[in-house]
Amino acid sequence: MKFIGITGGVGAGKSAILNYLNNKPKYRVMLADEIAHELMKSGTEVFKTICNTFKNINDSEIGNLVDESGEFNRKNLAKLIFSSEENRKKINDIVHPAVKEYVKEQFALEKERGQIEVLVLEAALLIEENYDAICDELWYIYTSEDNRRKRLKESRGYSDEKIDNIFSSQLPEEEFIQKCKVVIDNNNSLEKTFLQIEKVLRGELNDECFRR
Ligand SMILES: CC(C)(COP(=O)(O)OP(=O)(O)OC[C@H]1O[C@@H](n2cnc3c(N)ncnc32)[C@H](O)[C@@H]1O)[C@@H](O)C(=O)NCCC(=O)NCCS
Ligand SMILES: Nc1ncnc2c1ncn2[C@@H]1O[C@H](COP(=O)(O)OP(=O)(O)OP(=O)(O)O)[C@@H](O)[C@H]1O
Repeated sequence: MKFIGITGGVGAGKSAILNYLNNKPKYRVMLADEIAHELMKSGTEVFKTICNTFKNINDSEIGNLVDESGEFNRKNLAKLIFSSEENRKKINDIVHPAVKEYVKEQFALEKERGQIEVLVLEAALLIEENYDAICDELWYIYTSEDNRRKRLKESRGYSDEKIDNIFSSQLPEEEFIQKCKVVIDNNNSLEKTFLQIEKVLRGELNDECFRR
């Protein structure tokens, strides 16, 4: 079983690409963000530790971290995570060891079952969390900042301020390119991107999709 880790900046088109891979027989796609959200649900250890860590937060700009339903308020959590490196680090240090443990468990399970040929993990923090130690290959989905900004404004209505905050919370393009063996260019049509992916899966890396 091959284990591929996929990463890229916000709005790079990772979801579309993971959907494509998920439709392939004997592929399983795991999303670190989805796993994180499961582990952050009300009442879990991770939930309690985050609430405890930020119980004294008194910032009228952020608002309540937990809403009436008892779950984290996504909008306010986003403000907390993207507006301060210190807070982001505190949350990541609580959430991501738990995410990694779950991923490792699933990896071991799939290996033992032997029914999957390719296991894929998508994670924004793939490099920061050293997933290179367990993945066979890291892929970077490359889309320029200008294209990502345009797509995020059109599809999600994000403001320039929100986009700037998220961009500055993520690694620079050069570091992604340096750390990932495969670079998939998603600046053009998705059809072109899927063709690159097929080439990569056949082992035909070339200049179009491999920039090192
Ligand atoms: C911060 C939250 C509330 C923002 O939600 P929102 O809907 O506004 O944005 P979205 O989920 O699309 O995230 C925007 C971008 O930021 C990235 N991102 C999310 N969390 C983090 C983080 N802790 N550090 C760096 N980048 C992050 C996402 O991958 C995406 O590229 C949400 O992403 C969240 O709950 N994050 C914590 C869980 C987590 O760490 N997920 C990333 C797993 S690798
Ligand atoms: N090649 C493409 N051409 C045009 N639009 C695209 C292309 N790829 C993705 N998009 C669009 O760009 C937007 C952002 O893509 P997507 O949500 O897949 O990004 P993401 O990398 O998963 O973002 P996040 O980091 O927030 O998880 C979506 O509206 C998607 O439909």
